[in-house]
Amino acid sequence: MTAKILDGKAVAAELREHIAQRVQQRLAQGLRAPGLAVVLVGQNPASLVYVRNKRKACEQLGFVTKDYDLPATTTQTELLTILDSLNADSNIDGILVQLPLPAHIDPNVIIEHIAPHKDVDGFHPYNIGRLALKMPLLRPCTPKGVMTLLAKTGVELAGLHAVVIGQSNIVGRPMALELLAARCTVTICHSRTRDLINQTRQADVLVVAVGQAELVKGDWIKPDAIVIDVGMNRLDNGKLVGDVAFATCQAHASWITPVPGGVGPMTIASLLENTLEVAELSKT
Ligand SMILES: NC(=O)C1=CN([C@@H]2O[C@H](COP(=O)(O)OP(=O)(O)OC[C@H]3O[C@@H](n4cnc5c(N)ncnc54)[C@H](OP(=O)(O)O)[C@@H]3O)[C@@H](O)[C@H]2O)C=CC1
Ligand SMILES: Nc1nc(=O)c2c([nH]1)NC[C@@H]1CN(c3ccc(C(=O)N[C@@H](CCC(=O)O)C(=O)O)cc3)C=[N+]21
Ligand SMILES: [Mg+2]
Repeated sequence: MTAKILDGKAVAAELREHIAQRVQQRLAQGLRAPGLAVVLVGQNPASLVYVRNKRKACEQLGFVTKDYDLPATTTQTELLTILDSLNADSNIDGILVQLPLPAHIDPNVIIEHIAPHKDVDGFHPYNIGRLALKMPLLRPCTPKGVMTLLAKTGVELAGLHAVVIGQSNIVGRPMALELLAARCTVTICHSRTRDLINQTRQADVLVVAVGQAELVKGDWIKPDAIVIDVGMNRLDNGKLVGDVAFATCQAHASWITPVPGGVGPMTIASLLENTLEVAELSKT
């Protein structure tokens, strides 16, 4: 068995094409382009890649973007003031504050200060709560992108055993909530999980979001499982690898996502989709 590739790059390109058409329809109707504000504080290298890819995609689709590149010394109060003005700006549909933030800024305070209806990351407790209650509004982009990829397999998810490794607020937890909403039986694993291999070997769907290069090996995989690799790890030689040892896992799985070109491009496509959805709710 050699797993088929779940080509996030291709699926994301399809999604972007569809979004671009909806933007053009808006413009033809005299409506404004969707507006996304991206706030970057300091110079986290992983964030720089993400911000660069986002800005490129926004330009390509005709979104209006407002970029803040703030120094690492920016205070929490200054950031809150910027959010006040973006919350009130009727040309801005979506607000994204890049994480991680410098240590002197409390990310929970910042996230809670974003108007929930502009929270296109889906990180505000209101949006996470809506997802937990099976009435999602703005859904976190990475898990949403993973669900779009899973739909592309054509495999019925209801009843499958899904195992998520990682319980972060931005990936693991909302991922588990999405899979539960799709009526999977869900197991969440983390750094204190005992006998991790015994868990992964029972996974029909395995989602790995840990941040450890090639942690998951071929013999961890249940035959014919769907394997989703969220991890992005930069090796010393400059190569980008996931949390899954791709070649050996591909030999056991039915579907697998590559890194790069898997989940990453889907995260960005989901962000654009969320921003467009907010714009489509407004009357201007
Ligand atoms: N492709 C994309 O769009 C995105 C990719 N990423 C990537 O995904 C990865 C995870 O990101 P994020 O969720 O923010 O990371 P965090 O560091 O916030 O969370 C990592 C999680 O993995 C768990 N963990 C760590 N080591 C192990 C281990 N050896 N065994 C089992 N569990 C372990 C931690 O457990 P505990 O809770 O016990 O500490 C924690 O729950 C990173 O590589 C990141 O770069 C992130 C966002 C988007
Ligand atoms: N508020 C906030 N929201 C986020 O969603 C968020 C964040 N902060 N901080 C950082 C992480 C990381 N993340 C990535 C998403 C896509 C790629 C991406 O485009 N990856 C491509 C290219 C990678 C490359 O070429 O280096 C790929 O995997 O193929 C990368 C990283 C979003 N995050
Ligand atoms: Mg990827």
